[in-house]
Amino acid sequence: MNDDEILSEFRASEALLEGHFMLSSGRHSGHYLQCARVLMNPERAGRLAFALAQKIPREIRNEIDVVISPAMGGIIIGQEMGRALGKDAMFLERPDGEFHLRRGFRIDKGAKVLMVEDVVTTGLSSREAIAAVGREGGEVIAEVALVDRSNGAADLGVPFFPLVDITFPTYADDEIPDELAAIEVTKPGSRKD
Ligand SMILES: O=P(O)(O)OC[C@H]1O[C@H](OP(=O)(O)OP(=O)(O)O)[C@H](O)[C@@H]1O
Ligand SMILES: O=C(O)c1cc(=O)[nH]c(=O)[nH]1
Ligand SMILES: [Mg+2]
Repeated sequence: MNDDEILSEFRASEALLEGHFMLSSGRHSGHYLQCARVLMNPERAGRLAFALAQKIPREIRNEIDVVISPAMGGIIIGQEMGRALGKDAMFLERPDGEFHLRRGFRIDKGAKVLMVEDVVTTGLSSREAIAAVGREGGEVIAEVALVDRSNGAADLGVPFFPLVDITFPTYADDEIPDELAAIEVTKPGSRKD
């Protein structure tokens, strides 16, 4: 799939939102990619996961033991990546602020993990999820995401293969342009702090 075909999947699913959003990192943006809308169609979700699997170099793909993703946004694309790669897929949750495996999920010591995200903006959530896998005894060998919003700048500490780069401006609290400040802010994600 080329970038235009991927972007048309986002447009077709009305996943490109405009307004005033507070992102997971606390930064503000006039744009939000609501990946849940892209993934609500199982056929489309499977197609995108298959395309994402092709982005992973073969030598890394062959090493993957298991797929892990951070809830909530990572769950559906993580499951579809598991299907595309023929591996089990688990997810991390943070009901108390720090990511953990719950629900009986566990990984073998030294297991090689593919981290799967829906969106990477600052990379903070990815780095937290990668650290959590280390605490659980695994080793993240690479990450994939549907969208890289960081303009290639996010440093995850592991090789990162996004399906598509879609970079929109983001702003700290004290940098919000007047036209954005005039719009009521919404926080679509589930991070609590
Ligand atoms: O790279 P970052 O700056 O960390 O931003 C990206 C993260 O933000 C969103 O999750 P969010 O915390 O909003 O929760 P959700 O997955 O439950 O929607 C998204 O699913 C990524 O996990
Ligand atoms: O940075 C985020 O929190 C974020 C941005 C975005 O466009 N979509 C999303 O799900 N999260
Ligand atoms: Mg998330």
